[in-house]
Amino acid sequence: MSTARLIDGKGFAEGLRGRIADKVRAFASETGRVPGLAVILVGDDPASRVYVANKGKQTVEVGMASFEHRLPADTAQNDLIALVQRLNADPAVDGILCQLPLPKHLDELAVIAAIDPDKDVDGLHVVSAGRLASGLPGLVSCTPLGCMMLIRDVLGDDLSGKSAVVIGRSILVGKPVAQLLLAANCTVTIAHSRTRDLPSVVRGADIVVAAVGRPEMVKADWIKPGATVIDVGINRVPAPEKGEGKTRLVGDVAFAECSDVAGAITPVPGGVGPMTIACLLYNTLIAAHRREGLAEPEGL
Ligand SMILES: Nc1nc2c(c(=O)[nH]1)N[C@@H](CN(C=O)c1ccc(C(=O)N[C@@H](CCC(=O)O)C(=O)O)cc1)CN2
Repeated sequence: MSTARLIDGKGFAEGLRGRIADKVRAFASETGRVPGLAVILVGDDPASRVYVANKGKQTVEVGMASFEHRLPADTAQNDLIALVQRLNADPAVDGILCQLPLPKHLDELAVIAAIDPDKDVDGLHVVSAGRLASGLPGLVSCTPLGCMMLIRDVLGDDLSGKSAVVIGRSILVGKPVAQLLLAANCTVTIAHSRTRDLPSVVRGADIVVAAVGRPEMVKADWIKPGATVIDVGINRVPAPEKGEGKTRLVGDVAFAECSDVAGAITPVPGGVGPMTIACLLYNTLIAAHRREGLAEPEGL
């Protein structure tokens, strides 16, 4: 029988978007404009198209301006960077992001490096990563920020002394979430494909963040009883029980069995995923306040 608390990321994200919408109204009455978010999509990756459409829809729902730029898959690097530079200079744009992954011929890091760090609402620029590692105010990437909000919702604000294991070392999730846990005074281990005896490393953790991209890799006997388990994985796997050719989403954590051991656990879907876009809107709101020289909104 499942004993873990189910962490409702979908519900949390809805509440956060509602609070952001209130702050957008206050921002508009103070400045006479609304925060603006520009999203660039290159090519036709079906999942990216859905994510970008959802970003545009939720941006408008909270009262912000959405600027969507859809470019063909064969867009040249120079043309993409020229667009980023135009958006950097556009006063109506507070946040810029380029949906990942980009087509193979494009250099993701070079494109991210072209974004003004103060508009880097994805938090992926080396300046954003450096600010985070140095404890300076900056913009933090969205999924890690969402993970921290969910962890704090379960365990409270004081995470001091907790042992945290992050599985995965990507610049999008693993590294920044480890930095955020460290900044919260956790004792952090970053595990990866070369980590020896991963199950026993994970077994020591009060907080587990799985961001490795391998379906249901984390098993129940890896989990310390009562641990908080945050599953960042979004893996589409065959689901013959739903019919021929059908698929379903699973995380990096074997959810059903780990729910019997964990204290709290995020589902997939409905856990961390929805927090990503809510935190993108949060970052855009913060970036807009900083650009206007306003105090950052509180109570979010
Ligand atoms: N530039 C970026 N690219 C990508 C990011 C990112 O943060 N910045 N993250 C992912 C994709 N992503 C947002 O861009 C994203 C992923 C998942 C979800 C989400 O709500 N997932 C749902 C399930 C959705 C489904 O049915 O497929 C869930 O987990 O409940 C939102 C946004 C890679 N690219």
